[in-house]
Amino acid sequence: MLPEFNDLDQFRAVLAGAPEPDTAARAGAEAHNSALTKPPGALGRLEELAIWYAGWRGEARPQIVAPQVIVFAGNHGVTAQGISAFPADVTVQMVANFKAGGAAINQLAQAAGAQMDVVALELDRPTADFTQGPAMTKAELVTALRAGWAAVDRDADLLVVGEMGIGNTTSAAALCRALYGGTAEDWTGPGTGLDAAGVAHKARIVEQAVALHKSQIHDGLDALACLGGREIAAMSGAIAAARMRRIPVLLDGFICCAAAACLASVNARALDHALAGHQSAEFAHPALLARLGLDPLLSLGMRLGEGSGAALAIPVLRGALACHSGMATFAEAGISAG
Ligand SMILES: Cc1cc2ncn([C@H]3O[C@H](COP(=O)(O)O)[C@@H](O)[C@H]3O)c2cc1C
Ligand SMILES: O=C(O)c1cccnc1
Repeated sequence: MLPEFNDLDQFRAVLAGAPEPDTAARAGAEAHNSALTKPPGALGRLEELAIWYAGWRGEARPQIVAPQVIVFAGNHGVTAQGISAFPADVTVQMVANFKAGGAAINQLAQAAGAQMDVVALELDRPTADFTQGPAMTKAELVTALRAGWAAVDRDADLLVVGEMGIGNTTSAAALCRALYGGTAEDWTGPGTGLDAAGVAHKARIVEQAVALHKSQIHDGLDALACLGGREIAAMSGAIAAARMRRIPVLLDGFICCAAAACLASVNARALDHALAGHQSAEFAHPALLARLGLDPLLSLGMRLGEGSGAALAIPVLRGALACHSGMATFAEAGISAG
């Protein structure tokens, strides 16, 4: 059973009590890895990935058989400020596309053998324009966190969270600016394809919003209420629920990592069960990954979101576990160890 939370302080307490990996399973996986029929270290980072995954699953030789991709969708009042190359209507239209199987993430989830769920969050009720006031009330934020929390399949053995929400790279940039400082320009990029003048305008909006809310923001959850979005908060809730169930997580691009950063600001160890699936081409994603201390598995110039980059990384992790758990040891194969 997952613990419950009804307000932000209870959610903070849940994060503070996040479970740790199973040290015995991890030690068993390390020992098993060193007995496999290959030169030591020859599988490079795959070896470290398999041991990390085994620790979280509490099993020395696990396989990945039930990955889950969840795409959360939300609408953003800040689109009134002209900060996206696309109109806000695209969010609901893309949700229909996800449900019909026509989006990139449908194909990538299927190619990775993952279950895909779509959770649309009150699309007819955009968050408030955060240049004018907080994006969400505390109660609205709790509702969105809980939607993400409840969406994680208890039987999943790997989780990817993705998003759809026109305007959400502005929200993600504002979250980063609020959490990490610097200038708005440091965190603002073209998103769906703004030109240089559009990015400059977007950065001014980010700066204005952060200045408005700064005095109210003491951690990532305050930042989420003031500057976030429902789909971003739901990603935070899902990443946290996965931790409670010891389900490893592959993070996607800039927006997903901004959701993760909000958790890390409450508990620095809150993302120990998460890896960066990829590095997005969105301008500030490398800087955000550096702040989170994450080294992405892939870097393919993607800047889509939807969980697409992380879904592509599922087969990498699955390959690591297939080798780790399926290979013969030197003793089993009768091969001379070095
Ligand atoms: C057709 C279409 C499909 C998408 N799938 C993801 N995004 C991505 O773009 C949006 C963020 O960019 P911005 O902040 O510039 O609006 C998010 O919805 C994100 O998931 C899409 C965007 C479009 C137009
Ligand atoms: O980094 C991402 O995931 C991203 C970048 C641009 C637009 N949508 C998503």
